[in-house]
Amino acid sequence: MSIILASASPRRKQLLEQVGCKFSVITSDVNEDNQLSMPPHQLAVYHARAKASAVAGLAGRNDVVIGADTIVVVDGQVFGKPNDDFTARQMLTKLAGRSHFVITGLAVVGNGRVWTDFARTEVTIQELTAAQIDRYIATGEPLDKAGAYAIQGLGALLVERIEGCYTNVVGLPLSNLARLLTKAGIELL
Ligand SMILES: Cc1cn([C@H]2C[C@H](O)[C@@H](COP(=O)(O)OP(=O)(O)OP(=O)(O)O)O2)c(=O)[nH]c1=O
Repeated sequence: MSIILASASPRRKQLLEQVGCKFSVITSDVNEDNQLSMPPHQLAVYHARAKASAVAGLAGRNDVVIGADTIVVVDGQVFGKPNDDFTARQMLTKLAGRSHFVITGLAVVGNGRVWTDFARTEVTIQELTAAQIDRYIATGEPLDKAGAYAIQGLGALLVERIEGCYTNVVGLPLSNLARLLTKAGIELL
């Protein structure tokens, strides 16, 4: 039985390596549609499940596949990855000086079964000037990150406080994942 991470995210790969997990990576080409009308946590789980299932279709029957999807939720609005600097500016302007939720949906597929879960962390971003937002965008860091910031990078300068799981914000809530993997017969600890 081998573990496959169905993700192109270098952050997810790093987090899974951090806990000593041996795995390979196969990326899916699932398109995320954050406009689908369902509650945000269901949306994240839906996309996580789609990513894991797509890769499970290519994997061996004994393999266990992990999929994840991270979104930012503010005032009921869902932010995925910004497509361009303009959208990144809109997102960061909305997030500045207040708190929002980061939700990661998780899916583990193995032996023809699927286990899902999600984690939710409240993140407070400090007040930001337009110039600070522009300088942050100019670093290029926001573009491939949900909500246009990376808590593990320069974006740490923006974050005032968090309540909840840190690794969830980075893209893979490790304690939730460990619980799902246990159900699939894999112990990380
Ligand atoms: C909020 C936040 C998000 N992110 C990242 C994690 C995810 O890589 C990304 C959200 O996009 P996702 O669509 O969840 O993932 P992805 O497209 O990077 O990879 P894949 O679909 O192949 O699994 O945002 C951070 O790295 N730091 C942060 O602080």
